[in-house]
Amino acid sequence: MNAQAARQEQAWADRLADQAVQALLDEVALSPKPALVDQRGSGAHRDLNLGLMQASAWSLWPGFQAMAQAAQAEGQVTPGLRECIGQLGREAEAEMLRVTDGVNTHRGAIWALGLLVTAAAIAPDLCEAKAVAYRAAALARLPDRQLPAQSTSHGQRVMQRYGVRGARGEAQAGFPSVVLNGLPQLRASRRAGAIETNARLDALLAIMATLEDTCVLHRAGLDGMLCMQQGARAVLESGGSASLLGRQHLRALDQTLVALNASPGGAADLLAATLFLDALESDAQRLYGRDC
Ligand SMILES: CC(C)(COP(=O)(O)OP(=O)(O)OC[C@H]1O[C@@H](n2cnc3c(N)ncnc32)[C@H](O[C@H]2O[C@H](COP(=O)(O)OP(=O)(O)OP(=O)(O)O)[C@@H](O)[C@H]2O)[C@@H]1O)[C@@H](O)C(=O)NCCC(=O)NCCS
Ligand SMILES: Nc1ncnc2[nH]cnc12
Repeated sequence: MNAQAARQEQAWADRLADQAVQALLDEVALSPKPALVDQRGSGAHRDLNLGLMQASAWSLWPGFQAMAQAAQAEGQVTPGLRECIGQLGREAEAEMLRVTDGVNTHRGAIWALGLLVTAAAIAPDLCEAKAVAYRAAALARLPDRQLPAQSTSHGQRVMQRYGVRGARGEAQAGFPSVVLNGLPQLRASRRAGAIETNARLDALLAIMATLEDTCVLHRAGLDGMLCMQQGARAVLESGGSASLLGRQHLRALDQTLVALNASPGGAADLLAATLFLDALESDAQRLYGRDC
């Protein structure tokens, strides 16, 4: 590889890490989100706040950059790459826990964005959202033989109990909540004239309307999850977060979910994934001058 191509690769890896961190910062700053940490406060959480979430997001930059570089070195989806980013993902999690003093801020986000950053780095000229999600799914389906024996996670416990597919299944299926719900809603709300804040809130609600969020199931059971899904649907069906009636429904949903301790942390991660893929497509249009 010549020096200019090497510089371009380096810049692309840095850019992907920038975009992943930016998506996390944009997600947490977005307000008012139901029962989640935002600029108003901690939602249903006692151990999370805006500053902690931001510090956590910044701490993940080197991990995302390293995943992008590993993908560039490998150049395709392989078992070796899967195991390499598994190790980098675990190191990123350890760094997150160091920075937050042991609080789980972004476990699901490291997983989702880690896979998407890796998938985007493999083929910078093929970064239409569906293509990136497809490559990420192929990676997520590969076994990780280096995975250390771990104690059972909250996600695994509720997956067994309720028969849902959780964060792993969402990725292995190609992020349907992002590609079929979050992104189309983000763009439909923009086209309908919503300001960016409302378009992003609507995208979050579209994800919440169908997601089997293991975070909510763990904290508030099946009733909590159904409440989240129905409440999110009610906001969208009454005109979305930009309408007066939609805002009333959103306020009610926030109060209900906080009372149930039902924080949709998985949906928040998938909103960040939606914002990442949206920015990636815009970047590619600018760099390669074509529609993705
Ligand atoms: C595949 C892993 C994500 C592990 O998954 P698993 O389900 O086994 O483990 P969990 O610890 O439960 O983490 C899953 C997190 O994913 C988010 N999530 C939930 N539902 C979905 C869904 N349907 N689709 C996508 N994503 C989903 C969610 O993350 C958010 O919630 C976290 C905060 O939760 P909270 O309840 O406040 O905190 P807890 O500490 O869990 O509970 P309390 O003690 O406070 O009550 C926050 O992290 C958000 O991000 C779920 O929590 C993956 O971690 C893995 O296997 N990694 C290995 C490394 C690897 O291979 N990496 C590859 C490339 S990076
Ligand atoms: N804004 C947020 N609030 C609570 N948990 C989250 N996990 C990811 N983003 C979150």
